[in-house]
Amino acid sequence: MLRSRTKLIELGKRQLCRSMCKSSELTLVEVDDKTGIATLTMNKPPVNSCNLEFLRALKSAMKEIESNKCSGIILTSSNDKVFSSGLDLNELRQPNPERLATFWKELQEMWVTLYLSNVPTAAAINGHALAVGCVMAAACEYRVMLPDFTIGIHATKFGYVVPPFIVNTYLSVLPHPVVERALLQGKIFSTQEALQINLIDEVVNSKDEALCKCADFIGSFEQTNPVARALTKRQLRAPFAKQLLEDPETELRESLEYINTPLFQESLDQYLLQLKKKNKK
Ligand SMILES: CCCCC/C=C\C/C=C\C=C\CC(=O)SCCNC(=O)CCNC(=O)[C@H](O)C(C)(C)COP(=O)(O)OP(=O)(O)OC[C@H]1O[C@@H](n2cnc3c(N)ncnc32)[C@H](O)[C@@H]1OP(=O)(O)O
Repeated sequence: MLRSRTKLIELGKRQLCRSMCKSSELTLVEVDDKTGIATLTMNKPPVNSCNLEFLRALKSAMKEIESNKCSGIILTSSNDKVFSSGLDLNELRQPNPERLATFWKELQEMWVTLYLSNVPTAAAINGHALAVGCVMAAACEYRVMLPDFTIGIHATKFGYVVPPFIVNTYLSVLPHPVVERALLQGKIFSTQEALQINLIDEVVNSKDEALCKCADFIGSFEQTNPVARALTKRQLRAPFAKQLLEDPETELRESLEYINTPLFQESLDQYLLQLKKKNKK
C-alpha cells in the first residue's frame, strides 16, 4: 500500500516537472526537467500510420532529442487504442515513383536513427502495434505494454515479403526459431502471448504506469558512462544494421521493385478494401 502510494507521488512529481521541448503536429516531445528523459508521443490521427511526413517528423524528433543531450527516449502514442498501425498503406498503392523512393529512404533512416540511437530507448506500448508499429517498438531497448492489445508483423498474411531490416529487428529481440515461425505465420500476438515469448518485457495496467516503468528502465543506466554505453550498444546492434548502413540502395531498389509488382499491388488493393469494409459494417 505504502509502496504504491510512494509510486503515485513519484509519478505526480514526474508529471509536474515535465516541460515541453519541441512539437510538430505529428509528434509531441516533452522533456522531464529532472531526469532529462524525453517522451516522444506519436500523434498522427487516426492510427499513427507512417506516411512520408510522419516518418520525417519522427526521425527529426529523435535527432533533436539526441542533440539536446536528453538521457533517453520513451516512445508512445496519443491514441489510447493504437500505438501505431505501421506503414501508411496509401503510400504504397499505385505510388508516384519519386515519392515512393523518398518515402522508403525515410523509413530506412527513421529505423537506423531509432535502432542505433545513442541514448536508451523504451516503448510504452499503449495500443495495437502492427507491422512497422511493432518494428518501432522492437527497435527500442525495452518494451512495456497494456493488456488486451495486439503486436506483431503480419506481412506474409497479405502478400508482403518482409524486408531484411525488419527481419533483423525481430532477430535482435527474439530467438531465430521464434522469429521464423512468427514471420512465416504472419503471427499477431496478444499482450499476454507477447510477454510469454519476451517480445515485450512487462505488462502494466495504465499508460502512466507504462511511462513510469520506461523511465525506471532509462534511469537504470544512470551509473553508466553514456559514451561507453552508446558505443557498446552500437557494437552489439551494428551486425543487424550492417546491410542497411553499408548498402541502403540495394534494399531500396529491391523494395521498390517488389512494391511495384502487380502481385503486391493486387494484394494491397484487396487488403485496403477489407480495412474499409470493416468500418462500413
Ligand atoms: C526482398 C525484397 C523485400 C521487399 C519488401 C518490400 C515491401 C514490403 C512491403 C510492405 C511492408 C509493410 C509493413 C507495414 O507496416 S504495412 C502496414 C500494415 N498495417 C496494418 O495492416 C494495420 C491495419 N490496421 C488495422 O488493423 C486497424 O486499423 C487497427 C487495429 C490498427 C486500428 O483499428 P481501429 O478500429 O481503431 O481503426 P480503423 O477503423 O481500422 O482505422 C481507422 C482508419 O485508418 C485506416 N488505416 C488503418 N491502418 C492503416 C494503414 N496502415 N494504412 C493506411 N490506412 C490505415 C483505416 O482504413 C480507417 O480508414 P477509414 O475507414 O476511416 O477511411
